[in-house]
Amino acid sequence: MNILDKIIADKHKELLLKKLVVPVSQLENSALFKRETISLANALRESKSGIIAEHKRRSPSKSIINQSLNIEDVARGYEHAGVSGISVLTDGKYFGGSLDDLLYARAAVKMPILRKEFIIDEYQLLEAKAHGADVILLIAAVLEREQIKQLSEFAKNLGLDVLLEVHNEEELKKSIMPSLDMLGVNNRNLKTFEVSTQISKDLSEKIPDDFVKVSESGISSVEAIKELKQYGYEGFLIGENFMKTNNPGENAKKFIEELSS
Ligand SMILES: O=C(O)c1ccccc1NCC(=O)[C@H](O)[C@H](O)COP(=O)(O)O
Repeated sequence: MNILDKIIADKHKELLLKKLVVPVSQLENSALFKRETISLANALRESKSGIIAEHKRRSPSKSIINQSLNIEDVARGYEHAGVSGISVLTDGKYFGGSLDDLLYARAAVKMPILRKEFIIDEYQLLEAKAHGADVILLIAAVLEREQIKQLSEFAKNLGLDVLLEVHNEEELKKSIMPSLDMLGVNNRNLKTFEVSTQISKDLSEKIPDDFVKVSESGISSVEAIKELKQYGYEGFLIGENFMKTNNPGENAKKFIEELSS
């Protein structure tokens, strides 16, 4: 079983328990559930940096990245740096994240927040809304077209933006539909962990112009972003490169200054 299959098998088990402990009515009655969301797609279209900076403690490919920071400080640092949005990993077992991380990040900043999770069920979209997210991620590698349609339409009805992630042409072809806002190309093959921005370049012209193009993972240089911009990318998801330092916000600030110089 590859890592992605393991993560999804665990999500199914986790969801069974969660649904018993926190009923849908509790999520729908939370104060944040009524909050008006902020569009990441709009922020990316308007923004100069286009950086979506991620809070990432550890990962299956890199093990521990940074476990010693306070998420509110990280989120505020990113906002101060001029990022266009913040990504918060909420998976506990593989990434060391939680829904509380989402709440703390929401309390700290006013900008769009992506719930970075392995979404397979509408319940997780209700959780995202109830914990202050503005955007959700759907991963084409683990969803059928019908599931992508059902989940993305459900998310749109909740006022959430949808970022659909692909890693090859087949996933892209099966996924294109009007209920998506952003199409993300993951430069990391989630089955082998190989990373190359070449896949973003190769798929760029196959992504219809109606979607904001996002290049995800393995980005560590300003030059890589300048190059990807030539291929029409407006969003750049960066985790490890910022999180491996003691001050991710300061690091993101220098990165963005260099990008705009
Ligand atoms: O990062 C991993 O090792 C990983 C493994 C399996 C599934 C997902 C994984 N990462 C999630 C992400 O998509 C990244 O955290 C995100 O794109 C940022 O990537 P990076 O800038 O390379 O930290």
